[in-house]
Amino acid sequence: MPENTPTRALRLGVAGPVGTGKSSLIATVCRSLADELRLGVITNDIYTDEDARFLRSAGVLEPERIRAVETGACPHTAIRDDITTNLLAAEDLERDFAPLDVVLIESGGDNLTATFSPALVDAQIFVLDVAGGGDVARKGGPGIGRADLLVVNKTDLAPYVGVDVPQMVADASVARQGRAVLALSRSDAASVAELRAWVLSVLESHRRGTHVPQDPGPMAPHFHADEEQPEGGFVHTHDEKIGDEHHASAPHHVHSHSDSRK
Ligand SMILES: Nc1nc2c(ncn2[C@@H]2O[C@H](COP(=O)(O)OP(=O)(O)OP(=O)(O)O)[C@@H](O)[C@H]2O)c(=O)[nH]1
Repeated sequence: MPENTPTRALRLGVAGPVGTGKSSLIATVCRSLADELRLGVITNDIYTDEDARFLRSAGVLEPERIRAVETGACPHTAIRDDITTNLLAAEDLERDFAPLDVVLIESGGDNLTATFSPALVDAQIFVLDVAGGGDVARKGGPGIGRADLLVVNKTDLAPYVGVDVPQMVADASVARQGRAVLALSRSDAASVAELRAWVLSVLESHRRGTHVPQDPGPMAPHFHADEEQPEGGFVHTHDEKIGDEHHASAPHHVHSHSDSRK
């Protein structure tokens, strides 16, 4: 490769349950790095572009650098099983604003099991918050166990919800067999500085060519609310093999995995 040829931007996924603070974390990363890095953001929402609008209104980046993907019924499908729309959005963003350093991709608010495909992102952050309860970190699952970074977010709320943050971080570290865990609050400058340093260190290894994208693994079986189902929803699993066939033959928003609907 000729000298000074820019490498592709680092693609960094941010996943986690609804409302744990994914958009806010992305806004925090943008605020702390926008002066020194060229950034872009892609959001995934089921039927709206609400997260993209929130980030544009936060004024952390030029609005054109924030793009929305509408995923249809199952947000995790667009970040794991058929990533075409997200890949195209990332490539468009990188072409339109070349060269970019980092593209942050936010998953749709989802349950505990959603993870990004390593074909879409180079590294991923999984976000929990203290308001979800101190024992969530112990429950494990692919994102909690094997994302590149687990964030225990909104630590400023811990005294109000009776959560022992050091204990929650210790439990998470055990569940993650020592992988990185960060206790974060957007109002705690020291924790924001740690998040910023983590992003910079991953970017540095990406640029050196030493960063290896990890696959946290397929989603565990999980429940989907569906008011047309007799029990108010259904449990389904993502069979990787079926997922591959689906990838080859169907648009990204059609869901065709094995599930327990009768
Ligand atoms: N106290 C406190 N509140 C926070 C923090 N970060 C985010 N929030 C609040 O938590 C709520 C949810 O934050 P979002 O960033 O929208 O969460 P999200 O995970 O992107 O939500 P979805 O996209 O709906 O899944 C908002 O009211 C935020 O203001 C934090 O560090 N401390």
